[in-house]
Amino acid sequence: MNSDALVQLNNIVFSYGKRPVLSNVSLVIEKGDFLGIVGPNGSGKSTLIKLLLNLLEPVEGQVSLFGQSSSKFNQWDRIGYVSQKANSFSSGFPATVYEVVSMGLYGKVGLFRFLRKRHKEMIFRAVEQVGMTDYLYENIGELSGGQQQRVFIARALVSNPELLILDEPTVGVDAKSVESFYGLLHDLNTNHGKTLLLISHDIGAMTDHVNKVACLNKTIHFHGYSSEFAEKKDKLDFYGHDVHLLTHSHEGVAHD
Ligand SMILES: Nc1ncnc2c1ncn2[C@@H]1O[C@H](COP(=O)(O)OP(=O)(O)OP(=O)(O)O)[C@@H](O)[C@H]1O
Repeated sequence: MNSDALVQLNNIVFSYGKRPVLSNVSLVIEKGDFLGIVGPNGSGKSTLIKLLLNLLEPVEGQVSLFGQSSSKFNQWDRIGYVSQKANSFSSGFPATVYEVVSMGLYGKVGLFRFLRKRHKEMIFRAVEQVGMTDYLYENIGELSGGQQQRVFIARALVSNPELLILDEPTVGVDAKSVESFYGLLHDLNTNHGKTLLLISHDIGAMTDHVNKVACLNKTIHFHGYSSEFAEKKDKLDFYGHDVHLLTHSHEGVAHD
């Protein structure tokens, strides 16, 4: 067991009925990592997250969270999760940023119970961490997609988790907001000590911003530092198809 591992997957096999989805997936997320998992549509990314959150059980293999088997793990406050469909509020949605972020505490304080001063401070801190303090009492539905995304991150951060999981967080967010969004994640990782796991089907943008990359297509085809990924990405197909050769030996000619 790796003592720095917040998450460890060992030889995971998973199928939906007879449909095999994941085979022999092993993956480690260490404290301080900013890991991106990339894979094409249908490659098993969401399934992997569900296994990690103990919403599904592997057919074979083990998932451990903070050194404990996921089936026994119950400290869910240590993990924050922002789902793919988080930012779909219509402009009429009647909740302020403060209220949406406070929802992240209901597991702790119980729905409709009074928020204590300590809880209010936790909400202010989370909103500040994502740079949305000026919008605290604005209606969530009136914010831009990028701003809404920040609010959902604050909701996931409010219980002060050590690991934050974000599923396709930049879908529907414009290019300028995507850049500042990665700036926010970098800040959370380096200045607030958050370990981050980012899921995306976009192999381009995300791999430039994370520290480590894992390529998933039913199994892991690459798992390493993003610098190593950048070096190799033109030579290898990380989704497990045929490797692109740089030289055609039968012609004796090298191609770039
Ligand atoms: N509940 C389910 N029952 C049966 N098959 C499923 C179920 N959920 C997903 N699948 C199948 O499992 C495979 C992996 O799906 P999954 O949602 O994990 O992929 P993904 O990488 O997250 O895809 P996307 O990028 O499109 O969201 C797909 O072939 C999908 O059709």
